[in-house]
Amino acid sequence: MNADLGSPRELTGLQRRRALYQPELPPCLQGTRVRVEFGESTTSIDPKCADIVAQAFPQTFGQKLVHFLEPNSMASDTQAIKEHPPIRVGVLFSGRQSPGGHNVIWGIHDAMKARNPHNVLLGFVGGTEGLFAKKTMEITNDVLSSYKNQGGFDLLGRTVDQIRTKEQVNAAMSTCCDLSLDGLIIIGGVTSNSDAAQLAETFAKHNCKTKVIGVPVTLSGDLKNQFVETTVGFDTVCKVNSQLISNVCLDAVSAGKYYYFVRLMGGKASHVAFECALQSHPNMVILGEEVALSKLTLMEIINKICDGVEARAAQGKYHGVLVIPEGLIESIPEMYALMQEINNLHINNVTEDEIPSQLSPWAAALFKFLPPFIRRELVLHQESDNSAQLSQIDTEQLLAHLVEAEMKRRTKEGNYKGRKFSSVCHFFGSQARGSLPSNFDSNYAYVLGHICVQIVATGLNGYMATVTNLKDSTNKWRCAAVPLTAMMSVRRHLRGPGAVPIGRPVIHPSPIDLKAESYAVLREKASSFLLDDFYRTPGGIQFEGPGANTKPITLTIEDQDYLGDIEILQDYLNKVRTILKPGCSREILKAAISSMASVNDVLKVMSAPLNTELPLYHFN
Ligand SMILES: O=P(O)(O)OC[C@H]1O[C@](O)(CO)[C@@H](O)[C@@H]1O
Repeated sequence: MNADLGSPRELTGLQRRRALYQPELPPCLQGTRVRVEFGESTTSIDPKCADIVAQAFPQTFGQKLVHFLEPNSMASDTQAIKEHPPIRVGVLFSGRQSPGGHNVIWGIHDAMKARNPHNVLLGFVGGTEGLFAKKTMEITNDVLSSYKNQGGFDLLGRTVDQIRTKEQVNAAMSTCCDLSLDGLIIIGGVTSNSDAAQLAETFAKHNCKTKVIGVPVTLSGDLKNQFVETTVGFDTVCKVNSQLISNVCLDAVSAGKYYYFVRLMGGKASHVAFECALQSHPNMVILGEEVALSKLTLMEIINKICDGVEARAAQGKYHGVLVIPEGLIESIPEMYALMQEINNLHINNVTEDEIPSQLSPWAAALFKFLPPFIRRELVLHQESDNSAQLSQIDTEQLLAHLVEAEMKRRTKEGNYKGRKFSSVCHFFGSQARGSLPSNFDSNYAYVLGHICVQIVATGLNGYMATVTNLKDSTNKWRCAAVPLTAMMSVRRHLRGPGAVPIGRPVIHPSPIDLKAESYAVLREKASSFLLDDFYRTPGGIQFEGPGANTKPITLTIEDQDYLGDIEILQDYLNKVRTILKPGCSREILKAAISSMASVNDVLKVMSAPLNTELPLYHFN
């Protein structure tokens, strides 16, 4: 564990200014009292799994939805404090770093102190390991001062996102009992929240008074379902990555000689790559969910990319930007089967060195076909949920390598007559993960922290803090608590009536909804993205001014502004193209030049944050 965790740090001017930003609270959380309304009893997100989840979680299954509303009448603060006996709460970072995590802790702290100044908030230093070893730090306003609205998880740090084995669960329970905690708040994604559900069930079974609460914090944005609209950190990470991608796009078009292959961190699902493609308009984006649905093989993907390269070369373009999610590799059917074999060998304690010799003949043949660097990465030890370490597999390099080979083949056979294909590869992961959180993530995290305290105070166990209506302004946000078991399901082996459930109930990462309007937008524009260099420059995160309060595009896409943007720009490009034909007359050129007067406006549109007012412009 790092000895520097939690120490005050020297802040830059921008950080100091950010530390002064006071996140907004919806009206129901602004006073010291909240009206608690119990809703309907819940079941499982997948009704076919309800019995299995109920059997696995007899104590916590079927609990009611809970809404937090504005009180009907206001009580004075002194009255409120009398009503609220002091409580003790523990909090830890369990999942991977995600921008905004510190604000969850700040929100918990402020809500606790507002209810009763004698409340105590303990942070577990070093995440799960700190929890097992009872290593705590009291969270005070002083401790928090240099971490408010700041990136990283370095106030407390984290270790492995796992509280699952009997020893781990028992260690967590004895810590909570010894510290006499009323609540334990676990910050993380699908894995951490699944573990939180198991812990809540065990605590209830053993009459441990500590209530366990989960908070949806993960950059991947894959903890998404009918109750959870997005996760803390997703907005920031997409904004930072979109800026990086758009920088790469402008660099590519300036020199006109490289294809950039960009892989984005984001786990098994492709939410980050999808959102970033909508924000920055790279030439190509390949989502894992599309590949899995159409069962595209590795070589089919390579051919698709090469066809794109050829089509661009026919227009004299020898540069381009391709964006892929880190989970793409697992979505390719033959790679998935190979990775499953490797996973099973890991589960059976076969060492990394021995794995290649124990593969089935077909898997061994595929493994041998792959370049040595990918072979090494594929056999690396597993994640805490027994899956492959996606961040360590350089899929972008594999694609670039195979595309180069295929372009050489096409050249040799005389099918491709353009210039030599050259690539540059990037993996954007921690570059974005460590960013200062956007206003949206700062607010969202702080509000979730407040909701956690309401959950503990209401005596609810095995719940997740949630906020809905996020695409509206903060004063319209709806605050709730949802039983973790309501989000759990069991994977089924086959589709259809013969489907057999496999594995234990957990909260699964949600894939991209390929029927959603936002996906239709992306596909509709795909050929224009491919050929027109229709790059969009969102710029860096804006903390102040009109661009500061933009929401993730996928949350706001229904507003139509985005579709409007794209159509206006395409219309503009078409008009300029029709006017500026080679050999056109002086009059036509003059007309084109005067219509170019609106170029600045167009550029403004292209770099305007979405959902801010767009300038009006006209064509002559
Ligand atoms: O940097 P680390 O700890 O290897 O974590 C990487 C993984 O964490 C996540 O960000 C969250 O699950 C994944 O997207 C990624 O593969």
